[in-house]
Amino acid sequence: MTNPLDRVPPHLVISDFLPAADHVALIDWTLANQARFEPSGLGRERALDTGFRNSLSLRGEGPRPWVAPLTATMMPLVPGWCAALGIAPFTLDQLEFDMVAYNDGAFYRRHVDTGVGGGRTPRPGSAAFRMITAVYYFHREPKRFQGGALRLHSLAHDISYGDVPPTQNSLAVFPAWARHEVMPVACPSRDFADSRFAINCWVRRTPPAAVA
Ligand SMILES: O=C(O)CCC(=O)C(=O)O
Ligand SMILES: [Fe+2]
Repeated sequence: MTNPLDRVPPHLVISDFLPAADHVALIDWTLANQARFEPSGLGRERALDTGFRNSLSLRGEGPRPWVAPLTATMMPLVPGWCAALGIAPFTLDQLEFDMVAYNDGAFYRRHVDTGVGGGRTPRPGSAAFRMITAVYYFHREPKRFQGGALRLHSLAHDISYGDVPPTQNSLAVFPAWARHEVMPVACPSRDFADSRFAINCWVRRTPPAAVA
């Protein structure tokens, strides 16, 4: 397949991403913070459209003690990710995180992670400056959900796709412009603790100087 638009977007999968102790601590922390999860919503306004995105996200101003260690782990890896994904180097801004739980029937339809603003100049911190999406997968053992693959689609509609399973303690990395979706999850117990958990991490660039 020679047309770049027809190809599955470039992506990486890193197995056993966190040391076992950190991974277990993260699961424990997440289950202890169940009350802070709310319907995920879409975009800056977090508009609810449960026919498009149907999951729960960690919200509120409470502490997220995993942000600093994850940032420290990921930042040094970004240049290598750029090289592997064919992304030209850029000036790093902060990393942005979202913790998400997918329980029975949850999914996220096809989308890109770079907002497509309606002609307005994006504000610093906007999704428009997301370059790379990294998704960390974790769940309680034994695993009590099925499905939930990350499906990466070719830019050309319905030509090709590749599935990445949400494997325990793995990280999927892809360009934020790549179209992707989360396939439906089945979680018969409906217990929050049995959810497919993910931490989305977006690597943003600092806004480039305005083009005259
Ligand atoms: O959980 C995943 O595999 C991807 C989630 C996603 O696409 C998103 O939250 O933007
Ligand atoms: Fe996404």
